[in-house]
Amino acid sequence: MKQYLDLCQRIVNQGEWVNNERTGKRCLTVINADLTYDVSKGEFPLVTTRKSFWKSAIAEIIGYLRGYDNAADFRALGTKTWDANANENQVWLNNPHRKGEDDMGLCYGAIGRHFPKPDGGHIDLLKQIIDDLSRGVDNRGEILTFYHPGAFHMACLRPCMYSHHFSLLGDTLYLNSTQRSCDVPLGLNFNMVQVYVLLAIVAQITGKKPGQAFHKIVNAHIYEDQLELMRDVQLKREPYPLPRLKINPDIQSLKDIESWVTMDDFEVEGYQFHEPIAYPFSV
Ligand SMILES: Nc1nc(=O)c2c([nH]1)NC[C@@H]1CN(c3ccc(C(=O)N[C@@H](CCC(=O)O)C(=O)O)cc3)CN21
Ligand SMILES: O=c1ccn([C@H]2C[C@H](O)[C@@H](COP(=O)(O)O)O2)c(=O)[nH]1
Repeated sequence: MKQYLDLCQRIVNQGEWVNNERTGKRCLTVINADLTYDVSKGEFPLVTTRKSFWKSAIAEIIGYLRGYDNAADFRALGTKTWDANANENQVWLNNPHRKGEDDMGLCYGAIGRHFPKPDGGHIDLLKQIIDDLSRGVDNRGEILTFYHPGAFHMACLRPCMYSHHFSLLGDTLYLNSTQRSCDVPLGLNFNMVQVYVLLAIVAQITGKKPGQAFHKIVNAHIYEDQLELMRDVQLKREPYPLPRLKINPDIQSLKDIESWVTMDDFEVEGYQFHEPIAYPFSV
């Protein structure tokens, strides 16, 4: 939590204003931030200085692991966070590749679970990684990437957290996640939870011990219409102690994640938080 608040404060103190063409807004921006979550110690990085909708964040990452490409599937799992990008951005609505209501196109899991091969066919990157790690193999390239520049014109948004690299040291699993662009008030609140859950759940289904997750952010920003709430409300609050996350131990395979897992398989214990803050969202 301190890492999160320090980054918010750093943007407020040292950020530079950058015009963003896609959203038509200015963003107060810093370059490069490195956050670490110690999953071995159960340091669940949930924001406490406002109410965080953590089930929504977990639903997003589970949807990516399932290869979802449709906001309706995300809603059924428990999050509405893709509705606006799928249905309210005029550039995407005009895109001939959009397959109708709720379609997100080729992004995130739609790429990671079916990565197109130049010589034809697809690779299921996630399945390969899970198979390797389960056998105790780390080939130094266990990378789940959602990044495919050749598919950007067929997607509603380019992936923000675009790469998750798993590593084994003995029977301890590590994760390095990289994010190219980060909406710190809204997105990061979710992304921290997602990086933690990704390491915890992949360790659980591959029979490894979770170690640390390292989260690298390149462009970290606060949109101009979010700044006042961050500076004058959220940053004035005292954080509470971190809560703990419990994941149903019956989740034992990628098939389980794909078939029966719901948000009821995740529980947060001891979550104390301040009042919600409704930050503006930029589509
Ligand atoms: N501008 C922008 N910021 C993002 O963080 C973001 C995007 N776009 N587009 C793609 C996804 C969608 N994400 C989102 C979308 C909405 C919320 C949001 O509205 N959060 C509210 C309420 C969440 C709820 O009720 O479930 C929040 O207070 O956290 C968060 C992340 C993260 N990503
Ligand atoms: O997981 C996510 C997804 C998206 N974001 C934010 C970061 C940016 O503010 C926008 C994406 O806009 P681009 O113009 O494509 O950079 O969404 C996030 O923080 N986390």
